[in-house]
Amino acid sequence: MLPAVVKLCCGISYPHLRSMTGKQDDAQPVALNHTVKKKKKKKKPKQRDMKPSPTKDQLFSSYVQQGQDAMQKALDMLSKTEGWKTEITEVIFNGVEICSKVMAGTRKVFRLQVVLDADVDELYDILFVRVEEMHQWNPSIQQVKILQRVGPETIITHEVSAGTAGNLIGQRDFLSVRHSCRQRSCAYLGGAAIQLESLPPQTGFVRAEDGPTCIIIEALDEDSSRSRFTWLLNMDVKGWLPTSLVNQALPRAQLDFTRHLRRRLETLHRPPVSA
Ligand SMILES: CC(C)CCC[C@@H](C)[C@H]1CC[C@H]2[C@@H]3CC=C4C[C@@H](O)CC[C@]4(C)[C@H]3CC[C@]12C
Repeated sequence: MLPAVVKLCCGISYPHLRSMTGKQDDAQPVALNHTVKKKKKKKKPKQRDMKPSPTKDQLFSSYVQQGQDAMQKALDMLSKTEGWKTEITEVIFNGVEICSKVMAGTRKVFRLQVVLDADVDELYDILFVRVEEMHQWNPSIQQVKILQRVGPETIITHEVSAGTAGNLIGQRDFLSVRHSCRQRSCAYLGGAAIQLESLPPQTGFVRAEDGPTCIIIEALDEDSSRSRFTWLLNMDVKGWLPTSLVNQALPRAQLDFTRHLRRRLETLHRPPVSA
């Protein structure tokens, strides 16, 4: 059985994890200051005002729905070809291309495209199946934790970015629904921020929002051992930061991610050193 408060290495606690599974949690609220508030007598809600809490099945299908919707929204953004402006073309890193587009409102989204030396299966495995191992090869990430496996294609994750020197923005945490769709010669990884009563923003952490976002991994027609990787980064980093700084940091973060992913692939493909 899970303890009432699950503490993880990065210092974030998951006090009500069990409530996600529909079970009652018995975690005690923590007093944040020393003033003790008198409890107000709550009026008993009338029978007709009480909403039945969703069943586990209803909750799960709503997560799947949110994941699918996010993926669809992100794919729609990618499919509209007009209005994209080239941000970075890194020839040195074998043709990483980043474009940006200002969406309705003011938010800039970024689209990274690159060809990677890995087949769709391998990338799907690294990026979705083994998502919790991401911090092992990507120093920009402190932790990715699967809070709930909603089904084979949908997970609820909590991610914590690393507040490293290269990261101009500082540490953030994210709560997301991640949905994948695996097809014969391509895979889609969609995601969006969600809110859970069981894991509200924690003191000391700025909760950012990732999504609607999508990664598309497609096998190259001419060589299925290589894949075209397209990533729409659509992030609200929250906090009070100048837009110009955010818009510089985001494509950088994408570039860093790709660099680390390439290094990971190289390590995996390197033949074992014989004695
Ligand atoms: C700029 C600052 C705030 C953030 C820097 C780190 C960013 C780039 C990190 C933090 C969490 C990361 C995400 C964590 C989990 C997943 C799910 C996986 O299936 C695809 C990659 C994806 C979507 C990661 C993409 C990169 C990511 C968004």
